Amino acid sequence: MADNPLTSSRSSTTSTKPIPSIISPTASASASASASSSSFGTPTSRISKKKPAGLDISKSILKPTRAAPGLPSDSNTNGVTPRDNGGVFVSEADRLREEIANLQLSSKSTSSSNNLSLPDSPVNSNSQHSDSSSTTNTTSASGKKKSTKKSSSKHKDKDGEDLVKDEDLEILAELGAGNGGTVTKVWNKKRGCVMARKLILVDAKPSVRKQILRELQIMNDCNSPYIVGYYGCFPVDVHVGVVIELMDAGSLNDIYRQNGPIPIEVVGKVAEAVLHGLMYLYDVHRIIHRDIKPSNILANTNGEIKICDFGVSGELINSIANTFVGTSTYMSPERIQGAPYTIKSDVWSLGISLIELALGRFPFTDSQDQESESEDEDFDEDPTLPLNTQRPKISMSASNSDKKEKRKSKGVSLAGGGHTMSILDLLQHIVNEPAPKLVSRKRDFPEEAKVFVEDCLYKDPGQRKSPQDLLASDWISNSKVTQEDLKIWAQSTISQD
Ligand SMILES: Nc1ncnc2c1ncn2[C@@H]1O[C@H](COP(=O)(O)OP(=O)(O)OP(=O)(O)O)[C@@H](O)[C@H]1O
Repeated sequence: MADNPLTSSRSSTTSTKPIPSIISPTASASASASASSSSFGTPTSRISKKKPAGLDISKSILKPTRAAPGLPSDSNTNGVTPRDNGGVFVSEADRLREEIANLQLSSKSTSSSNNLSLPDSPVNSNSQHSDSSSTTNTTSASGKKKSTKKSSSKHKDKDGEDLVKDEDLEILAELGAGNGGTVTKVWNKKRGCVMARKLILVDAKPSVRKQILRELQIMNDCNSPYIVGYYGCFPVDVHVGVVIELMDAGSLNDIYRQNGPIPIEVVGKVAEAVLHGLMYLYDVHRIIHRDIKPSNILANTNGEIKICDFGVSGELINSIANTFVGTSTYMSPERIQGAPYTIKSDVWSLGISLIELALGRFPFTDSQDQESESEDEDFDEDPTLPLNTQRPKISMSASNSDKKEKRKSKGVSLAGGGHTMSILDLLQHIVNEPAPKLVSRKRDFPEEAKVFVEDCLYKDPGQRKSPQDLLASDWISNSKVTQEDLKIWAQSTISQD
């Protein structure tokens, strides 16, 4: 009987390599042992999406409790822990407030960036396609946008007032939840526009706090039409409230789960935007994203596609075991094995994400877990799986809303139904088996797209293409998709019900 490549830990043609020194035995053991359904708050807006239990492994396995790792156990009921500061007791909240105040001061003094304009509408004027922001952009040889310096802080308006203050924000709806915290859509009463606010629980460990603050600083300094705009941050108890540009079409993860596979021409534009974003982060800030995945690629109804979460959650990846588990599914083979991380690892994650968007399912899906969804014609089986593991075709009609519900439950299932793939199986699979390809039983993809994805997914990072080379590829340079096309597509993804 043929091995199911998803559950087999070795193939007949490849040798099993040792798996990661970076997985702590505790994390992996708990990962296998405590898999359970995820639970998020019920969405309250059109772009609030519940993630399925399966795909986002971290949610189902090791959802963090309110107590942050490293928080001393003597935290009082407010989550405020008194600390001895040379004889004076300082609460965690006060310490955080002070650190954020310092951060904002330094952002004012370095003012490296550019002014990030407040949106007149939900769409940030710092556009991918029309440089109407107050920033002067120039294009470098690599195609990235560089900005000239502006004298004022982008956290302040022309009267020197903070652009965002907690008290000015009115919560409208929950947009989603991740490992780091929850994201809500907010109305800025003072500025008269909508924004997104992410609440991040701050770790009490000084090293992690320092890292978070450093990354907030980087977010502050970023100015690229391919990076979600940042408006400011403030302390909220032991959280940091980070206010960012609202991307009103939501994440690409949300979009495909609600609407089915993303048209391959649009996927090409996604690839282009992500590559520009990665190059900007690397060329200008010397940082690597480290967490490229569909939920970190956002779209707006102006047809813009931007990346987010390169900072805070990225830095936490290696310091929090549960976050590591959640992110690991997009990890490159070399990273899983603990080898040095380069921008080519982000390219791998992009390749996996592109297949996911084009097929409407995570490439490493165990399709045996999806029999209940077999009537859904839009989604793809994994053609690399043996036929007897494919879910049976059952002809039955389902209403659109039924279909949408079913789509939400797609993904790698680590628990339930007797057909499970542990995180270790998945990591073994990524390391030992051939990389997935952009192939489908149901649709033909252009050869250029297939080659592009293959170039992203060479298991040897030396062979894998760089972002520059990928941007010069035929698939990207021959694209006929216009800004207007992307706008129409993005608007069509927002359900009218
Ligand atoms: N700027 C934004 N505009 C609109 N929706 C957003 C924005 N930022 C985040 N979201 C939504 O909130 C969800 C949660 O985001 P968050 O960054 O906290 O976690 P995540 O990326 O989904 O998961 P993880 O914590 O594993 O990285 C996203 O999946 C997306 O649906």
